Amino acid sequence: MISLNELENMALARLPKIFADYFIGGAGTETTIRENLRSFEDIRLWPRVLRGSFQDNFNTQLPGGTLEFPILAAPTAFHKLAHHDGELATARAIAQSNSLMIVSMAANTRTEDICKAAKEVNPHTPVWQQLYLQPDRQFTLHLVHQAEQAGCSGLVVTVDSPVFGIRERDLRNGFNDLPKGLGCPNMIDEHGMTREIEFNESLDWQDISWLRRQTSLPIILKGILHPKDIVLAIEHEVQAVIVSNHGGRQLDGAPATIELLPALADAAQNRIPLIVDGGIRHGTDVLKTLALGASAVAVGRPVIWGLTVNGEQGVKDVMQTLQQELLTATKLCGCRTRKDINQHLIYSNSQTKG
Ligand SMILES: Cc1cc2nc3c(=O)[nH]c(=O)nc-3n(C[C@H](O)[C@H](O)[C@H](O)COP(=O)(O)O)c2cc1C
Ligand SMILES: CCCCC(=O)C(=O)O
Repeated sequence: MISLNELENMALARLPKIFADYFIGGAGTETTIRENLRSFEDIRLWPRVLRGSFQDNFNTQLPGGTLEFPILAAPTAFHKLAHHDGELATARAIAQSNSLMIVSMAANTRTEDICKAAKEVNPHTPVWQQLYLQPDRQFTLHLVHQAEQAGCSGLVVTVDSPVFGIRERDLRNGFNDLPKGLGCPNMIDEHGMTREIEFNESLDWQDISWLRRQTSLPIILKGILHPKDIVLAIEHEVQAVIVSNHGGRQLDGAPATIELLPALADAAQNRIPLIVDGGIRHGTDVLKTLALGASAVAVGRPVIWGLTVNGEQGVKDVMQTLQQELLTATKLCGCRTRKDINQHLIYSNSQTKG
């Protein structure tokens, strides 16, 4: 595999159109998807030379775990649509990459089994559970306990989805059911009844305070885009935030996450780690994101492409490619330590001196 973009083309050629469209698509006219990609292309890295070798490493401390590189797997639904090994293959690959997998609430595999597969490969690999807080608090609590018992070390609460985004491709294709035999086995309640995922438009910050009282696991809010919401997240004692527009799948017209990052980092003042997702496709994208103040990045679709093309090995290739590209970009920029990865790496044409 040469690049993640090449892999995307291979995966799209292989998948039935209805699934390809679900994975690659977004809301509305997909403006935000294009923005996520274009904004990275619009940022320039400004290298220094003759500074000796990079003598540092990329070990990254996040709530509930340490990663070898600041690149983790964003939660994505329905991995068995991509490959029959589904989430188990993803989990093994992410564990071997010394990375972190966020399990989607809409996984086709039980979180308990995903954690077991990951920890068999690498006992230290952290796994986080993604949740949409359900209108039924008893059931939400059941999901939290399920994640705790499975061995998850973080709860990722997705807050950008009071309602489901309008995905025109899925409407056109009539994609509203999983194929026979596939389901969401985490969505079984304490009475053994299968539940549907509900989107809850009445959620507010008090629900986060409620959740905070129910668990000692770190809480990570996913889908924050406004500096004022960063401040509120910190006030509500969350341990990290994922800056995300849901890969352009929820509010079409939302800005690219990388464009918002400087203002968000300014609001956070290093009090909590910021993880950024949306359009990360190259090591240079990771480096730009770190330089602009993120602690780590998450990747969504590329993991699906790796899984589609080559199962566990394909996901490993995706992670390894990004990790190696990040190292290459870092060295080409003349960075000696991680401290050298800061806003001075970013060139803007209004600058005349570094
Ligand atoms: C097919 C697909 C399924 C997703 N499922 C979820 C999900 O279940 N929960 C969630 O919080 N985000 C979900 N997301 C959003 C991702 O976590 C992430 O924010 C986004 O994919 C990042 O953008 P990227 O795909 O450009 O890397 C999904 C994204 C995709 C592409
Ligand atoms: C009901 C599954 C939701 C998955 C999701 O968040 C997405 O497709 O973006």
